[in-house]
Amino acid sequence: MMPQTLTIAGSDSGGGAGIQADIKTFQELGVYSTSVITAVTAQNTLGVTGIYPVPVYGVREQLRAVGEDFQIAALKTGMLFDAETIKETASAIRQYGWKNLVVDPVMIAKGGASLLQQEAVEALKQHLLPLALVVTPNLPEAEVISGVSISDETSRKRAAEKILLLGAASVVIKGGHAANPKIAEDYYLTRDGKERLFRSPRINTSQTHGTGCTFAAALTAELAKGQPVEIAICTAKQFIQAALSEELHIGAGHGPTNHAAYQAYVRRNGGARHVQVIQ
Ligand SMILES: Nc1ncnc2c1ncn2[C@@H]1O[C@H](COP(=O)(O)OP(=O)(O)O)[C@@H](O)[C@H]1O
Ligand SMILES: Cc1ncc(COP(=O)(O)O)c(N)n1
Repeated sequence: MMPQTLTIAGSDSGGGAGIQADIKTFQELGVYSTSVITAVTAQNTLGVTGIYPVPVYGVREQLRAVGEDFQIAALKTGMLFDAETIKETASAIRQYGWKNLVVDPVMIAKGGASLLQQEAVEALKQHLLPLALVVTPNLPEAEVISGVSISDETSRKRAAEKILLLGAASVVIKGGHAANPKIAEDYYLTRDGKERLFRSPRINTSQTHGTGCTFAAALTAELAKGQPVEIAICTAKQFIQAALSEELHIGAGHGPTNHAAYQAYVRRNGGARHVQVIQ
């Protein structure tokens, strides 16, 4: 049977991030996708112009509908917007015993709009991170969650350690926002001290809308298929590398990544490359 997944996130009317990026990625990687929408955004490649949160009872009812009928093999959270939604989400994850949780702690859209209320960061740390198999902050999000300012490898490791102290089993600090002009490097650390670096050539592109959502969705899809976390991260990195490499040039701003590029690359080349794993 096809593995079933769940994304709990916001809708992006522009189709490049949020729920839409997740479902496209799940489909490409051959898993069935259910979704719980936490907020509707009016958004395109130029920015976010409106946020309309779904009332908490609407989120609860969606979670119940999914929980009562589907066998969720892995799930991810994206834009959760407020503390109430975070608590409701955490409570459903415990109630239905959902495992293989990827928490993408979405805070700020690339255009600068806030997708998580400031007072909700505490709720994220207290209620959701302890349930996570993998948490996938970008550099600014890792700084907010850990309280550590990241300037080098040592401070990045310290930030990762602080995040793990909140209860997540492992963390990937994504390096898309780093200054390195040649390499995009993601740092992985587990609670039992295993470290890995996932490196790929940095692609010089402005078509980066939804990179974080797409990476976390690919990771979730591979976990749903039963892949070990490290292998799932490697595939997710290959997926986003392909999605950034073959630009779509849609919209006038930060365009969406190409969710179909990974499978096209695999079909052409018999496998994906371009990601170096350093132990
Ligand atoms: N220009 C780029 N070239 C190659 N990989 C990138 C680039 N920008 C981001 N990535 C990769 O995309 C994923 C998402 O990273 P990042 O952009 O930091 O997250 P977010 O979208 O949450 O801010 C990571 O695996 C990162 O290494
Ligand atoms: C609904 C929604 N969720 C998440 C993001 C973040 O996008 P990115 O992956 O580029 O950080 C977004 N812009 N909109």
